[in-house]
Amino acid sequence: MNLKYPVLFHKVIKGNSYSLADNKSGDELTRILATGTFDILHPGHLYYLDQARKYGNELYVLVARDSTIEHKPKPIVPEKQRLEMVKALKVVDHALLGSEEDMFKPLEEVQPDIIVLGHDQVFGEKELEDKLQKRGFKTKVVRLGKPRQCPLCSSGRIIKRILERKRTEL
Ligand SMILES: Cc1cc2nc3c(=O)[nH]c(=O)nc-3n(C[C@H](O)[C@H](O)[C@H](O)COP(=O)(O)O)c2cc1C
Ligand SMILES: Nc1ncnc2c1ncn2[C@@H]1O[C@H](COP(=O)(O)OP(=O)(O)OP(=O)(O)O)[C@@H](O)[C@H]1O
Repeated sequence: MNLKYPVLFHKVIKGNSYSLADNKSGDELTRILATGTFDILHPGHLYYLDQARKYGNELYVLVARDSTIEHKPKPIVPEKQRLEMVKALKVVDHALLGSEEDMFKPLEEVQPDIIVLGHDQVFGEKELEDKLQKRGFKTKVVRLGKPRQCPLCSSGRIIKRILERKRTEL
């Protein structure tokens, strides 16, 4: 068991009081799942994972497959390398690649208590929670608020900056 980060025992989520004590007895692990592409790592990713970790005491991170990313340009970094980098982060206890066919399949192995969505992730909390329930999971879904602001706290912006720099060098 990795207890590098303290458990946040009481968290207010969008006006609702949500206590881990409602969920678990004192010494049990609360397993958190965070997800994303994590193309080119930056402090916004660290902030997201740190915030997600505070909802429990064991953080799983699911890394999106190259083939499933369709809502934005395909990542520059291949999936195995993205996974290797996420796994190496201190805040992460376990990291895994997602499924190419069924986004709920990896959850059978992970069995998360809480899924923490980032501020801009495309899924709706309620819709996701309902789908999870239909698939037999009792997982709660929470969404984080404000993002970490910094000029290059976005993989897309890093790539844009590189392209601009290279263009001016030509
Ligand atoms: C509960 C959940 C399960 C997911 N499972 C998978 C999966 O099995 N395979 C996959 O490629 N992406 C999966 N995703 C999607 C990605 O990990 C990621 O959240 C999505 O591509 C949006 O990425 P972004 O926030 O990095 O833009 C899942 C997302 C959620 C919320
Ligand atoms: N600046 C940030 N602050 C807080 N969370 C962030 C920030 N950037 C990304 N995240 C979160 O990290 C997770 C993975 O994000 P993702 O891999 O899409 O990175 P990204 O930098 O937002 O990518 P892109 O720029 O291509 O949209 C998501 O849950 C996302 O909300």
